[in-house]
Amino acid sequence: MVSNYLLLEEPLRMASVLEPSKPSFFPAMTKIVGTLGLNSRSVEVISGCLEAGMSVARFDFSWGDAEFHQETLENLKVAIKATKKLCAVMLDTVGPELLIVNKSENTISLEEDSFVILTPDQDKEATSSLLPINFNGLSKAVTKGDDIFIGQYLFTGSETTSVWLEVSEVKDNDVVCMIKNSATLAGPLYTLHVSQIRIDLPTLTDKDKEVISTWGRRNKIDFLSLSYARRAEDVIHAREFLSIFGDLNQTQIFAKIENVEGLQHFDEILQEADGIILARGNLGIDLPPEKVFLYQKEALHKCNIVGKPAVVTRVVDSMTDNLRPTRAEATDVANAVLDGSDAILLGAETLRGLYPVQTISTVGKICAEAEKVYNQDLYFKKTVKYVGEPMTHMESIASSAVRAAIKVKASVIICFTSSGRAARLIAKYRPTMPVLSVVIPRLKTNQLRWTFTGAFEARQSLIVRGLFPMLADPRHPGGPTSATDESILKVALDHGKASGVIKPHDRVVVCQKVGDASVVKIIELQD
Ligand SMILES: Nc1ncnc2c1ncn2[C@@H]1O[C@H](COP(=O)(O)OP(=O)(O)OP(=O)(O)O)[C@@H](O)[C@H]1O
Ligand SMILES: CC(=O)C(=O)O
Ligand SMILES: [K+]
Ligand SMILES: [Mg+2]
Repeated sequence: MVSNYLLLEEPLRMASVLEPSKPSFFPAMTKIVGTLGLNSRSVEVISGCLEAGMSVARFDFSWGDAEFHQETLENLKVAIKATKKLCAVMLDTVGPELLIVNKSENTISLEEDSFVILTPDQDKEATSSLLPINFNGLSKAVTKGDDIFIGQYLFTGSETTSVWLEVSEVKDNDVVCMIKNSATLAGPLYTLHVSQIRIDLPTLTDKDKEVISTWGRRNKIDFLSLSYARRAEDVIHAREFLSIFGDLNQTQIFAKIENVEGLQHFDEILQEADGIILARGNLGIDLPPEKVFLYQKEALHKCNIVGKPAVVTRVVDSMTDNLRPTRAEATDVANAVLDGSDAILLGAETLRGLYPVQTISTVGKICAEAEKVYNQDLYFKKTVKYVGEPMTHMESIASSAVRAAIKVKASVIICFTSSGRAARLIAKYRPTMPVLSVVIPRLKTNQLRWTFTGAFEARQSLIVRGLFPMLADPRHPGGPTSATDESILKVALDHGKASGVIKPHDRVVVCQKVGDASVVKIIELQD
C-alpha cells in the first residue's frame, strides 16, 4: 500500500526508533529561532544557544525597549564572533496586541465569580478589581457574553497565571467582566485576547514604525516578523514602509498569522510575504483547540509548495520551567517537522525560561529524528506534480540537483547563488542532505559608494530547512570565471570537510552557472 503520509514505511521506522541518536556536525536541518530576553541575553548564554543550534535571534518589541534589545544584540554579536556561528536578526512587532502593564509588578489575585473592570485609562494601577489596557476601543468591540483571555505575556498554558473572563456589562469605555477561574497574575506584562473580534488598530502601529526606523535601521534587520498580519495589504504596507529606509529594502517580511482573520486571508498574505509564522500561541486561543492541528497541516503545505519558509511557534512551553518536554510536546515538535515546517520558534522557553540552551538542543534533537523518517521521495513527487510542466529553467535545475544528490547518495549539495533564489529553490524539494549555499557577493553602488551584496542573502537562508550559508570571498565578485569558480568551490569543499559534513571519497552535487548555462554536476572526491 502506498502511504499518503509523509513518514517512511516499515521496517525503517522501528529501526530508527531503536538506533541511538547520532550527533552530527549540525543539530538539525530544521532551523531554530530563539526569542532573546531576560534569561538569554548574556554572551555566555547566547553563545550556548548558538552552539546548540539557534540560527535566528528574535527580538520581541512587545517586551522590553530599544535599549534593552540593543544590549542583547551587542552581546549576540560578541557571541557570533566567539562561536563562529552565523545568526540572523528578527524584529518582532507589537502590532494590534492588547496588553496590560502591571507597573508595580505585585501579583494580582483574581477570584472565580467576582468581577474585574478592564479600563483604557493607562494611568491607573493594575489591581484585582481594575486592569488598565492599551486600547480604548474594547468597549465598542465586545458585547455581553464574550470570552476574554488574560495570561502572562507568552503564557505557557500550564501556569496558574492565566484567566478566562466573561463580559457582563459595558460601561462607557470600561468593560466589566466576571472571572471564570481563580488565578494569580504574575509578572510585569499580560496579553489580553478576545476571540474572533476585530481589533481596530493598524497592523504596523506608530510604535512599531518608530522602532523599525531607529532600531531596525541601525541594525539592518534580516527579518521583520509582522505580528497579527490580517490581510495582504498589511504586508504590502510594511514593505512600503521598509523601502523608505535604503538598507531595509532587503529585509524579508514574515507574516505572523495569529488570528482567524489572518487565516481567512492566508492565501493572499502568503503571496505577498517572504515567509509565514504560524503563531500558535495567539491562534490557539482564537481558534477552538480542536481546529489548530488541521490549520497547521494546511498552512505548512501551502508554504511548502510555493517554496516559502514556514515557522511554527510555541512547541515546548513546559520547558520554560522543566528540563524535559512533555510527551505531547516532544511529539508535537516531530509532527511540525513531518508537516513541513522550516523552523521552530521558541518564545517563553528562551525569553524567560530556566533552560534556554537545553531547550534548543532538545528541540534540535527531536527535529533531527523526525527528519530521518521524513518521506522525501513522496514529498518530492508531490511537489514536482504540483509545479507541473513546463517548469522554469531554475525549478528544473533545482529539482534535478536534489534528485541527482539522492540517487548518488551525495553528502551535500553545493549551490552557488547571489540572490539566494537558487538555493531556496533547491531547499523547496527538501533534500535529505544539507545544502551549502555559497553566496557570491555582487558589487553594487548607490552612486555615492560601492558596497557588496550577500550578507543579507546569506543570513536569510538561516531560516530555511536544510540551507547552510557560506559567504564567498568578495575579491571574486560579479561575473563568474572558471578560475574563480574553481577556487570558490575549493573553499566550499574545505569548509564542508572542516565542519565534518563532507568526508573523503564522498560524492557532492554542485549547482552553478558555467558561462550562460546553469549546470548540475556530480563530483567524486579523491581525498
Ligand atoms: N556567481 C556565480 N557563479 C556561478 N554560478 C552562479 C553564481 N551565481 C548564481 N549562480 C548559478 O546561477 C543560477 C541562477 O541562480 P540564482 O537565481 O540564485 O542566481 P542569482 O544570480 O543569484 O539570481 P538572480 O537571477 O535573481 O539575479 C544557479 O544555477 C546558480 O547556482
Ligand atoms: C510567538 C507568538 O506571538 C505566538 O505564538 O502567538
Ligand atoms: K510581538
Ligand atoms: Mg502572538
